[in-house]
Amino acid sequence: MQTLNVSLAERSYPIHIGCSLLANPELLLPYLKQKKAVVVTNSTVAPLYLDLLRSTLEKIGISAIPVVLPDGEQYKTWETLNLIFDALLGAHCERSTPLLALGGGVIGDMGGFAASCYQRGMPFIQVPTTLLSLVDSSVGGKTAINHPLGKNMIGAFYQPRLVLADISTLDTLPDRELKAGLAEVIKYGLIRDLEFFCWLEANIEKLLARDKEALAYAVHRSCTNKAEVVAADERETGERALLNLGHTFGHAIETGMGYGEWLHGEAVSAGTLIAAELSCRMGWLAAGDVLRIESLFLRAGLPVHGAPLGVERYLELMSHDKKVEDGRLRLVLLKRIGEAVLSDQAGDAMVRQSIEVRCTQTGSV
Ligand SMILES: NC(=O)c1ccc[n+]([C@@H]2O[C@H](COP(=O)([O-])OP(=O)(O)OC[C@H]3O[C@@H](n4cnc5c(N)ncnc54)[C@H](O)[C@@H]3O)[C@@H](O)[C@H]2O)c1
Ligand SMILES: O=C(O)C(=O)C[C@@H](O)[C@H](O)[C@H](O)COP(=O)(O)O
Ligand SMILES: [Zn+2]
Repeated sequence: MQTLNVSLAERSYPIHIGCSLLANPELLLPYLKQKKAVVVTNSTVAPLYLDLLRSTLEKIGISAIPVVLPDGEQYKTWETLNLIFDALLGAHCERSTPLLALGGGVIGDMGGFAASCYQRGMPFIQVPTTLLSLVDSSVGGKTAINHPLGKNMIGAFYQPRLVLADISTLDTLPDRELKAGLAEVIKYGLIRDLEFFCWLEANIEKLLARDKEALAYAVHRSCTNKAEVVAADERETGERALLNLGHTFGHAIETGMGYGEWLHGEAVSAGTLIAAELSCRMGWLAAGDVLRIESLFLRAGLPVHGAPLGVERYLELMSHDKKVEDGRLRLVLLKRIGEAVLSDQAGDAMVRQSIEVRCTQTGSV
């Protein structure tokens, strides 16, 4: 097992990365002071890992209160959030009762948001079980639900006390979900870690083949990058916005197509290629590097063309992006592979052209 630290003064916390961590009560013991703990999960993950986590908790004298939600991005809503609050109240949970989120990013984002609100904040632990949640969503404290007009529009920054990143859970993850997680892994290479991007070019097939050593390395390196960015800019007043590479376009695809149609990682993949296209038109990224990026996403089995929503619809959806400031769209673009910038300098025409070029061919998943 390896441990990283997210350094945030009194809100600092460890990320434990390794195999079979869900079976290890010692890792949870320091964070659980009560006789009960809530485990928020979903109907797919519960049959796979709830009993294991429950018996680990029992070994340290803690009884689990399971809250099993319906599975899917389309359930990342107020209604589902209320199911969590109903369960917390029904079980007489207190402000100090810990809440564990066992699942992918949807469960982590909703569980974290519920923990941030219930009695104005209860202790929260992330137990990610998808590649995407291991490398990205479990770290950094962004929690949210979706709105019909935009992704993650209602939420809070709320840091977990612990991230238990058990790589063994990836054994049961469907291939499509594994590939989607790779989009966020590649993102770190693109925005700030050229050496990691090169490593991914050399090792992407190992990751697809679920080589444990390669997966552990990719999770560790991704979390190192994310922890550094979050420690420097917890609330996204600057550098953290770079973690949004491809997301302004990607979120438009997810919302425009209907939540759950495109997986988040798939939409981020296509969105990253639109951002790369635009970065090239800005005179920053070399045309050869756009092809190099496209080639890696293709090898990862990810889409490199967006959904054909039409430029106007993209722009309308993108106007709700959280990086919009004083009505002005700000986009994460690439100066080169390994260096991203947040810019409001892309002209309307170039943005339109980049969407058109990347979203008129058959962008489908
Ligand atoms: N908070 C953040 O910083 C952040 C970062 C990135 C993404 N996100 C959010 O995360 C969500 C995407 O997360 P995701 O890709 O993990 O999707 P997800 O949570 O929907 O999980 C993907 C699917 O895999 C299933 N699953 C989970 N673990 C499994 C396992 N071990 N074995 C078999 N099946 C398993 C789930 O039930 C689901 O069907 C999006 O809502 C996105 O907005 C948040
Ligand atoms: O942690 C961050 O910061 C990120 O931007 C990570 C993204 O991968 C993630 O999808 C995030 O939820 C998007 O943030 P949002 O603020 O655009 O909703
Ligand atoms: Zn993301």
